[in-house]
Amino acid sequence: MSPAEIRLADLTVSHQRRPAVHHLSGRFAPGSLTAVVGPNGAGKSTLLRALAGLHRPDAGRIEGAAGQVALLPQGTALDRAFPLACRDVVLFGLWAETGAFRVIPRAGLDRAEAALEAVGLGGFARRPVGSLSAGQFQRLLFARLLLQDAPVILLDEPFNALDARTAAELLALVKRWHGEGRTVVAVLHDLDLVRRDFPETLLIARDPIAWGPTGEVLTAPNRLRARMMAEAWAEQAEACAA
Ligand SMILES: Nc1ncnc2c1ncn2[C@@H]1O[C@H](COP(=O)(O)OP(=O)(O)OP(=O)(O)O)[C@@H](O)[C@H]1O
Repeated sequence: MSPAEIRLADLTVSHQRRPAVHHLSGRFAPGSLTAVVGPNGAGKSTLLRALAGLHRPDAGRIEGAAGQVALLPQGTALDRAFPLACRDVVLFGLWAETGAFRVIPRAGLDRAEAALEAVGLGGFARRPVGSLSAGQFQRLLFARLLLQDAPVILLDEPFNALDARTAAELLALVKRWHGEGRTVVAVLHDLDLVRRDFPETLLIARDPIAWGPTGEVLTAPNRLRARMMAEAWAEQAEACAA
């Protein structure tokens, strides 16, 4: 896996002209494992969606991400009522390789089965996704990431609503990806987990607060600043003029 670097240059991303990510500059180093933390509404999901190319920046640049990225969206952002079998959802991970509406080669089907096995869903290939528990569904999305095999992996609250065993098993996968040299970025709220397992942290509250080694970022003054900025947000704030 050749390591991928993502660079952000004065990035601003807005919803309806209100900035959600504001003047963010820095880099996710090749092969780094970074937690993105901050209060609710701080712009964390917006940042990940922008990195994945799903949301256009208003200003500034994202460099190095195009064609390199696989995103695990927040569970709540997905419609599970869709009439699909688990294997079909995993096979979406091959889309970039096979193109849309192509016949999936036997090797692809085997990879999908292997990915389901790897996340503890062996035997689930034909199960409708609507019948899965929240934890099983999250495992399924991790299986799709395994198939995508991307140099950069973006995870939006990957361990939410999971029991301890499922969370530990999926965390082990995240560490494996890091060990393989992939660049991994995860939005997280559990700061104990971040301190224990994520060497780098980006703390944002729409504006960047701190970015670097986790111990230097998650200080009491930085966290207080993030909280105060969140409390001071004017929801009606207009477009960024700078
Ligand atoms: N589709 C949208 N339309 C309008 N505003 C949006 C949209 N999505 C997000 N926002 C706003 O952008 C800001 C940042 O939202 P975002 O979801 O990126 O925050 P977050 O840090 O991921 O929050 P949380 O921790 O609650 O998941 C919030 O004020 C939110 O209300």
